[in-house]
Amino acid sequence: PKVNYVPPPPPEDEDSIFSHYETGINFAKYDEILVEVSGANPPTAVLTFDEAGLCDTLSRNVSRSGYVKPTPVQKYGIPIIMSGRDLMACAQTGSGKTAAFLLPILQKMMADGVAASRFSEVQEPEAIIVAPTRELINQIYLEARKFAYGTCVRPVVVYGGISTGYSIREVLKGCNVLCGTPGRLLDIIGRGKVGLSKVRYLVLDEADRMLDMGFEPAMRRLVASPGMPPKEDRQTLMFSATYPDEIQRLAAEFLKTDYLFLVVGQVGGACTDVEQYVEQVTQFEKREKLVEILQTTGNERTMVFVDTKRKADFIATFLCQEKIPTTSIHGDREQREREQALGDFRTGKCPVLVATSVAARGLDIEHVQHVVNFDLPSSIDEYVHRIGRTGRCGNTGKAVSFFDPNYDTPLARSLVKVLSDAQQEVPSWLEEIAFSACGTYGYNPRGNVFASVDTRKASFAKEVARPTTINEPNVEEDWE
Ligand SMILES: Nc1ncnc2c1ncn2[C@@H]1O[C@H](COP(=O)(O)OP(=O)(O)OP(=O)(O)O)[C@@H](O)[C@H]1O
Repeated sequence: PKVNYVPPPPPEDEDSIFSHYETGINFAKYDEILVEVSGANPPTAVLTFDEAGLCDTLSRNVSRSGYVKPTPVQKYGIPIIMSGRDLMACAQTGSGKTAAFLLPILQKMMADGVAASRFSEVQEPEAIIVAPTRELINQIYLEARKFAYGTCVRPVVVYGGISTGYSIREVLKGCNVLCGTPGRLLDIIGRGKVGLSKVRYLVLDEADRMLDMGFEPAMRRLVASPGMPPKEDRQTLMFSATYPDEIQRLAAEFLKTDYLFLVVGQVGGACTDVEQYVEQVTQFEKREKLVEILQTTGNERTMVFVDTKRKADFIATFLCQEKIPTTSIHGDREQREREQALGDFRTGKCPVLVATSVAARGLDIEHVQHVVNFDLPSSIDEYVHRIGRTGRCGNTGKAVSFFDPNYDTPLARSLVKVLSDAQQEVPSWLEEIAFSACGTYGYNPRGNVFASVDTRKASFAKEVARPTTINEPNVEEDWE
């Protein structure tokens, strides 16, 4: 059906634009994270934002955002992008990737003397940013708007689930940085509203997720769209939390051959700021256990992950009946409802959000202290992303997962590995299950790969050729 939803405009006052949350006690510990850059002649990392060479307006916006010190992905990523190199980056959840690519792109656009974009029937943006989910791209857009505040650069966001006419009108008002989900972006380009010949920067965020969600053809169509400059004439940046073979192939195709490969922390590893607990709970005990947990967490924000859309609604209703204010987000809810749900969760009106994986990646919500995996996901990467909704930006968090041996045994080995790599206690019963499940589906050999897995290093050629667990797209979800 035709979608008429027009989202409310984001607040325009400076306090809202620059509202941010505090970095946590472990922010300083980011400096201890192992960082590796591979590829020829990488530029030197910066230690401070002052060294990053940002113009006054951008520097002011950075400080107004509460950023005092760059995170590792920013220390390395900013000079790489400033120097014009293509980049493939893998960094742990919540470590500040968004600013790592937005700041240097905005700085370069300003240095290139980008002209203020005005109303025109065809817009020609200088930068295109693609992310897999509506909520994530909106978040990136808000960050872009914040950093570009007071400059002539105009970011615009387009995504599925809202009125196409509205998206087009917003684009036509003027657009330097176009942020979008793949389908809506291609739609608007296909209608001739966006010309690509001025594109200098192309960012593919959460590239692994885009593959999982079946967006590979869309990404290919985008880079091959009429007018899109060839890779030699644009700067392409890819971000991915994991680095399976398919992403390496895409990186080889979309990026210049001398691209730099940046790894921050362990690829696919969980953030050590999240305390992880796994409890053995059967299907029938789960609801009772959940209520028990939520009664102890009080008003603290908690995300509860379940495996189906129906279950998300069911559990949310059940919790409301138990007098625990709860909302839900999943692919069957209308965009209006999804935005309302996130709003209610953000403000604390509903401190519990029941979600399917649609909310797992990239969402950056302040004060999420707990994640409960009511149902464990089938892939370990999904697990790492889900628990990464807490423990962000040096804050600590807690994740509790209900493990039902009848369903979750295939995940046991990779779960043990993720727990021990993040120095978490591994329950002995889980170790036993993992041990006896040896060799079954779900053991993720990629879990052994640490940091430097650059395909271009000959010594790693064999490593890369090993089979990896590919996440099945969740066919139940309608993403775009
Ligand atoms: N240098 C910094 N100082 C203080 N806060 C920062 C800094 N860099 C980023 N942040 C804040 O940290 C939070 C997480 O950043 P961001 O969303 O970019 O993480 P991410 O790496 O994209 O995470 P994910 O992989 O989960 O999407 C944001 O609220 C962001 O504003």
